[in-house]
Amino acid sequence: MADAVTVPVSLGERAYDIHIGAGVIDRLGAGVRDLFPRGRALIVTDEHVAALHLDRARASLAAAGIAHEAIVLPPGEGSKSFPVLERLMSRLLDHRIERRDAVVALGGGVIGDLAGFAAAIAKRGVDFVQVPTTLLSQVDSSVGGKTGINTAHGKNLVGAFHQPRLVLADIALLETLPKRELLAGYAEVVKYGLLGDADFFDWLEAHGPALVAGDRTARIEAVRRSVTAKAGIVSRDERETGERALLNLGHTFGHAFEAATGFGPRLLHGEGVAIGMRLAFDLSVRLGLCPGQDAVRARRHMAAVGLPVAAADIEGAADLAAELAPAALIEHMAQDKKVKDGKLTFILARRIGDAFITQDVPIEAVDAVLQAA
Ligand SMILES: NC(=O)c1ccc[n+]([C@@H]2O[C@H](COP(=O)([O-])OP(=O)(O)OC[C@H]3O[C@@H](n4cnc5c(N)ncnc54)[C@H](O)[C@@H]3O)[C@@H](O)[C@H]2O)c1
Ligand SMILES: O=C(O)C(=O)C[C@@H](O)[C@H](O)[C@H](O)COP(=O)(O)O
Ligand SMILES: [Zn+2]
Repeated sequence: MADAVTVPVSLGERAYDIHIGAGVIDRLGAGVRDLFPRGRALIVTDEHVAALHLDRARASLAAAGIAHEAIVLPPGEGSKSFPVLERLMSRLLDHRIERRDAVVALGGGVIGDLAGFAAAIAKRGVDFVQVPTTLLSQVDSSVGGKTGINTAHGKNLVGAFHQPRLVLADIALLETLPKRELLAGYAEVVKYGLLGDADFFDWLEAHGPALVAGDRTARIEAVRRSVTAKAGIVSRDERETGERALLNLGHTFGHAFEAATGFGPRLLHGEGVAIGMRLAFDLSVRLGLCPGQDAVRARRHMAAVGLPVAAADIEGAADLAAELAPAALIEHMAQDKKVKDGKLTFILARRIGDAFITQDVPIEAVDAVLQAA
């Protein structure tokens, strides 16, 4: 495991480490033994991940003498819902979860967000460990403590901040991930370059194709740089009272597209974020805040790796004309958690690598970029 690296998240008494590398899943047992002396873990995972990687997680726990059970849920965004949360809570209580047990979220962002939220509310709070198995969850969702579910009103509207005790990002697990899912995660990697690190964006233009093709060194580097950026922001603004909203670049638009397409397989979260980042740059250009060439460059790189960048790229877009109409999308945005005094908040850019937060965006301009998309 020569290439493994560790990134600390500085959060005082709730500080934790992110281990990144091929094979770090084998540290699960020792990690749980060190952090949870009671020696019991409840693994939450989905059917796809269980078939591929659950045995490896169990073996590590068993080798460390950790008693454990596994709860296997349906895959997909639909599981971030009240019915599946209720099912998961029942299973955790059936297993007589105790406060000193470890919940282990083994899966992508859906499992991490759902299991993290279940851990936050079970018996008023049980600690948990993230073992992210998608690129998206390794670079983003496993770090920072945002947990929750979607509701009929919109994306991530019920949840809690609940930090994990440990994150094990095993990049070898990405080798079983479908290409479309990998690309969706790559959108969140691009986000870190666009929002605050122009050098990283340059690096992605040079190394992104190799990363997508499977280069392990490039994957470790991309996960390391992404979570280092996220850890810095989260340690300064854990509860999103300011700077953390930068991590929402592309999400005001993206979440509206996800809601409009029913939180289903037509549009993955990362795909919505890619379209949303393209629109955030278009909006910045329209408002005279950002040079047009930066918007072109951002869009070109995402399209070049195979990400959707326009509403028309969404599967079955032609049948969704009413749902994807600008007025319908703007209506979804009204539920965004960044709304303040009834006003939408946007993350815009002065250039690649320099994003900022603003409420000063005329709705006509938002409508215009959506019409043009
Ligand atoms: N909490 C946060 O800070 C945060 C950040 C970004 C995104 N998110 C959330 O994350 C979710 C998206 O996460 P995601 O993109 O990981 O999706 P996901 O969890 O649905 O996983 C994608 C698919 O890949 C499968 N899978 C997972 N790992 C695999 C592997 N190693 N091999 C083969 N298949 C595998 C899953 O079963 C699923 O079908 C969204 O709900 C989004 O809102 C949260
Ligand atoms: O960690 C954060 O903060 C983020 O905004 C990361 C986003 O990529 C992620 O999709 C997050 O779940 C969005 O949060 P929300 O508060 O807009 O629901
Ligand atoms: Zn996101």
